[in-house]
Amino acid sequence: MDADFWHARWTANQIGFHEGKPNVHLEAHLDRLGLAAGARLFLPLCGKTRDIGWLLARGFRVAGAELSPLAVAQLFDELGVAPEIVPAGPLELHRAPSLDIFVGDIFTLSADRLGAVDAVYDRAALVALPAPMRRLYAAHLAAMTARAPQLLVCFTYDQTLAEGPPFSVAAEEVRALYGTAYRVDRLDTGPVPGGLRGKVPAQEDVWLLSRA
Ligand SMILES: C[S@@+](CC[C@H](N)C(=O)[O-])C[C@H]1O[C@@H](n2cnc3c(N)ncnc32)[C@H](O)[C@@H]1O
Repeated sequence: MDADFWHARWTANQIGFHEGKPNVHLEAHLDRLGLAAGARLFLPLCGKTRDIGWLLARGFRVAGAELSPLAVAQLFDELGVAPEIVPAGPLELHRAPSLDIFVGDIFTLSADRLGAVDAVYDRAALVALPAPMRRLYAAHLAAMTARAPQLLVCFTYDQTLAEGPPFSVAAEEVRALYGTAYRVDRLDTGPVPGGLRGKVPAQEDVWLLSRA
């Protein structure tokens, strides 16, 4: 998936991945990250997820990375906040109190620019990328966040029945991508109600990655 693919999706408002409410797995498992009040979470490939508002309302600080300026404009609109926009190397930083969204390609975001984070929450980010990019992404994410603990939500399904994104990322792949840098524990697994895109049987797995 290249940048044009995602820009076209946002321009055409083809954003079936966007949930109109906070993610149920985030609500159920956030406490497993063991975060202190005011902790800073990083949401890679964040879109305009409602999870950001939900985390801010709970007193957390949030950083995100998102390719689409349209998505980020909608995010701030829906939060009812006007961002300050400043250059950040190859990216732009759109910021507001407790919120930093880096607009541009996550692969050009460095640890220095991101700043320290206490945890990562990946919903529909790893699974948005094709296999060769997933390897680069997982290594970049671990390095950029100094292996901060991570809550990761993945889909698994028969990849011959549908094309990604979202791609199927099975347990073996999660362990191969993250098993040397983290302790990897599956917290939850269950069927996607109605299947993927309402037709392909699929399962959702929730993973906790902790510093090994
Ligand atoms: C499947 S969506 C998930 C969005 C969000 N995590 C959610 O749960 O609604 C993937 C998002 O990643 C963004 N994206 C794709 N490639 C990216 C990249 N290289 N850097 C930053 N964002 C990217 C897309 O624009 C899209 O908004």
